[in-house]
Amino acid sequence: MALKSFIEVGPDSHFPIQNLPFGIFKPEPTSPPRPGVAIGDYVLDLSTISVSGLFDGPFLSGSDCFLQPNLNKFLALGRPAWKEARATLQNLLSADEAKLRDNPSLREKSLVPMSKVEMLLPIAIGDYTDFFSSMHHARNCGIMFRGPENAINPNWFQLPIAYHGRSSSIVVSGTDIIRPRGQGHPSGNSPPYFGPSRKLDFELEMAAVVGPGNELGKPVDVNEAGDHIFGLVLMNDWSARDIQAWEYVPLGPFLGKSFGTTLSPWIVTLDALEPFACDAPKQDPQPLPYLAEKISKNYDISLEVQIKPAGQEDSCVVTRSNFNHLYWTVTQQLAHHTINGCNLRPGDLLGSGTISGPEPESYGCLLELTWNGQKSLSLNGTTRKFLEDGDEVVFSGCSKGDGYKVGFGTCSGKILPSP
Ligand SMILES: O=C(O)/C=C/C(=O)CC(=O)CC(=O)O
Ligand SMILES: [Ca+2]
Ligand SMILES: [Mg+2]
Repeated sequence: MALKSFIEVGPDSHFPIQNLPFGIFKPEPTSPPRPGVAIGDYVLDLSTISVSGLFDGPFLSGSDCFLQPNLNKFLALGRPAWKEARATLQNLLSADEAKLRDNPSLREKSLVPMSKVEMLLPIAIGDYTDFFSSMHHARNCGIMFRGPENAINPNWFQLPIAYHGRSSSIVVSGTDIIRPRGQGHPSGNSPPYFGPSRKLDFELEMAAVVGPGNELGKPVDVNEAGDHIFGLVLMNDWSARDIQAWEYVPLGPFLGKSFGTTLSPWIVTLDALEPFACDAPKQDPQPLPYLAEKISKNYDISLEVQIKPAGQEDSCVVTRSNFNHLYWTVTQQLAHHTINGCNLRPGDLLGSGTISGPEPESYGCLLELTWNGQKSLSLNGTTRKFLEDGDEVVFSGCSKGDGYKVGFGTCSGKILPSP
């Protein structure tokens, strides 16, 4: 018999009892932020469950990790504590368990309708790194920025390329994004362009949330890297292509990226995603031994991007992709990140890179979908080359099980004009 909750959850919900993603929410605008898990159309308040003494396993009883305004303390406890929390919550929410089901006052205190809550960033993010792990994206960007002869540099096949991103401008889904101003390529002998970006884009990504982390000077073995990843979120790495193309030589992305990055509020755990694990693509050439994994895993997560122009009722799907298109795995990314001794800390974020598939309908950003503005995309009667003011970009993602889904909800943001 499939696991079932006493809370009614429809087959299309992203949040059945098989998922139980973690987030941070406020039940009322004035209440302090606290951890919760999503179950159907409700959020279960973990601070209430914790105060009621229901986390009674060896790792969590007596811990104040669910009385915090972010999940960092819980993340630092590591996989045994994460598994214990998941088992405790799956039991508490299951149809056969009376403790919460038959306690109306505890239910009233701990289950809040999702429509009423405000979601916040689930973690305090110390450091954020963005990888470049889709071969299709790397090739397409290479052709556009550097020409077809050297589309993908030989180093790309030997190591997961990345740059250090900016954590201060990471925001939760629903936060507006202000169109950045900056410099673009000069035309002819004139000075560089300066003004609002004319090539504002989204990048369809997911990001891994780091758990315990490692001590400075002590790299994480690639075969143990899975124990350092709590879960995944959806991520939009908003990108100003004109600023990026002019500034990135020779040090890489800077102001074309650092004006905003949006995360979905719910962290779906690797434990919930385990049924959707699949083989990662075969890597050729073979990676060096420190990147060679005994088991090389991806996850089958369908991803979709919609754009809703200002004043329109309906949004329009602009691309469909899948997390399983990535060439480098999250565990290889984490092992590579630490191989020089660099320490990762609880709540650090590792962006996957833009998740483009092989087909043009699966490209993960407008740069690729419109081939740097050479083509237009049609959206219910209007067209786009890059994003316009008022456009709302909505990502969604989920894995499909037998009669249920394990999903991420949405990750959205609306473009406001430059001041
Ligand atoms: O090819 C380039 O020069 C850069 C492409 C990117 O936009 C970098 C990036 O953010 C990584 C990614 O999303 O895959
Ligand atoms: Ca990116
Ligand atoms: Mg960004």
